[in-house]
Amino acid sequence: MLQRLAASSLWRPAPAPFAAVVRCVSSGSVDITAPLNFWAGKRRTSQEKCSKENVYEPATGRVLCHLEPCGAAEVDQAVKAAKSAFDLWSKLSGMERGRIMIEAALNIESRREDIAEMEVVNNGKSITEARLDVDSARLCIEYYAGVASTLAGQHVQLPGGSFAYTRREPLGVCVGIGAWNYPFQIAAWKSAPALACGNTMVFKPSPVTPVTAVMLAELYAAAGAPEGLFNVVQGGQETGSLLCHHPDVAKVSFTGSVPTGKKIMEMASKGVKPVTLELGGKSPLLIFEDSELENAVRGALMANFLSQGQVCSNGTRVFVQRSILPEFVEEVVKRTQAIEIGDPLLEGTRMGALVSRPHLEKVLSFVDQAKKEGASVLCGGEPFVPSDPKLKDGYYMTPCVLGNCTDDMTCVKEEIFGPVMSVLSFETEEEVLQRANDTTMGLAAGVFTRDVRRAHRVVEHLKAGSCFINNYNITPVEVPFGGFKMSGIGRENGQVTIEHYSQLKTVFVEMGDVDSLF
Ligand SMILES: NC(=O)c1ccc[n+]([C@@H]2O[C@H](COP(=O)([O-])OP(=O)(O)OC[C@H]3O[C@@H](n4cnc5c(N)ncnc54)[C@H](O)[C@@H]3O)[C@@H](O)[C@H]2O)c1
Ligand SMILES: C[N+](C)(C)CCCC=O
Repeated sequence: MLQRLAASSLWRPAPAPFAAVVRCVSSGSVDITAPLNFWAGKRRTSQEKCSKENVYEPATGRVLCHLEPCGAAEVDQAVKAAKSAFDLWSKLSGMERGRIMIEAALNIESRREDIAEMEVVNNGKSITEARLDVDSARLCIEYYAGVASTLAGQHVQLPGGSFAYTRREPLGVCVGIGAWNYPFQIAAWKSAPALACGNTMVFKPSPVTPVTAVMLAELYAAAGAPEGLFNVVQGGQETGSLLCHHPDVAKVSFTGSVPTGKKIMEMASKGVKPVTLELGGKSPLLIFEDSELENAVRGALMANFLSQGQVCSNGTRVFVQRSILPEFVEEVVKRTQAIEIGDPLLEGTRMGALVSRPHLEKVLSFVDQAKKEGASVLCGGEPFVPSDPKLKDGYYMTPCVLGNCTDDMTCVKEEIFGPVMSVLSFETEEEVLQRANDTTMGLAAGVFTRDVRRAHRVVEHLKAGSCFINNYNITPVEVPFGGFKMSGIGRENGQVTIEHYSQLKTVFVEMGDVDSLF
């Protein structure tokens, strides 16, 4: 198969990964000078005359690198590269595509630490979490490498020996647009199913976290992918909008906020392009009095404080049955106060820096608003300055638990996207279900109970795309993930995602004569 690739003008020997990244990995000492765009097999500098934007290191507030947003000409070059690679890639068998994807997964495994460190430096999350994100990206590529060879149609018998069959065919050039909270993982979760189905991709990371998607591009290239298979263009909404409107783009897969998701859908509608939308949430976590308290407390922490609380699926509305509220709150507060905040590259750190200064300020203002509306701050919710002087300008805050919350408060209604847990109490199952579902979003939901009947009855009534029983925020890549209501359209991960990255062709085969009415 590699011989077939080599015979094509698309194939070139893979570039050495990360050649121009100069780093010495400790917070405050990394400078990224390599170009961050990548198309047709190489890193590219933007030729656009527009001003460069600063990209910051959240742990220190230092400038890490400069973003060069791509304009129309560059977006066009990236799409052309992807279109040209499509001619080759879509003709390979699933086994052949899968082999290259497995190689890419192995490359990720061997560069796990480098990628995780760059994710930390650009995003601010702890190294412990960043490693798990890299693992999830690798597993996703491995999973879809296996799925690639299973893509198949159906054979349908028709009268007189005639028959029909279906073929699952790729869509063409797919666009991926990512959020800043899981930069590398989002790029993998989008590209893996797209590539497995025979599509190619142009990916635009968030301008806040441009660093690691281009590493993924290099790792695919190093695995023997044809030039143009996975491309990265940098930029913000203008670049994203150019991608959505591009006539050679067949599909847009977006992860981000609800307001941007609506715009993406509107832009895609102009070209009648299918969309996958992974949007925001305000998910409920229901803790019944018969829960195993230790697990319920762990679940609530996992539902709120991963990635500094910047997780779409977070269960930020924690409904606790009144009879166990005091003991639950006492334990949650004690463990929240014990979370080690600080340098995200240190092994002991469990909470790093929020992604940007404006975002930190926004999250802190939600805490202020909650106080004004009558919530009580049970712990945290303050800016935090680590003792290490090099971290003094980083974007840290203490994780916060809000008590005395009511359903009408802003902190309970709006997505905060930071380490802020709102605790509410309830009396009955019927009441909590009504309150849990009283939101325009429906990404995730969780329930803790020892009663197996109640657990399944409750999830049947929860209006959310991903429901957890006695756990929270686990996302194995074999399992579909996505939202109900305004939290999105389509799914990522699992078998079903194949349907979102392919189209079905039906072929009718006549074995007799044409039975004409004319
Ligand atoms: N459901 C999920 O899987 C999931 C996962 C992660 C994050 N999110 C959501 O993402 C949000 C946080 O991320 P964010 O602040 O980066 O979101 P955002 O909507 O501001 O930006 C997301 C991406 O869209 C791009 N963009 C912005 N305007 C655009 C436009 N007009 N046209 C094309 N592209 C445009 C941005 O540059 C960025 O790459 C939260 O609401 C969170 O819940 C959802
Ligand atoms: C934190 N998880 C479980 C990896 C979910 C990531 C997807 C959303 O931000």
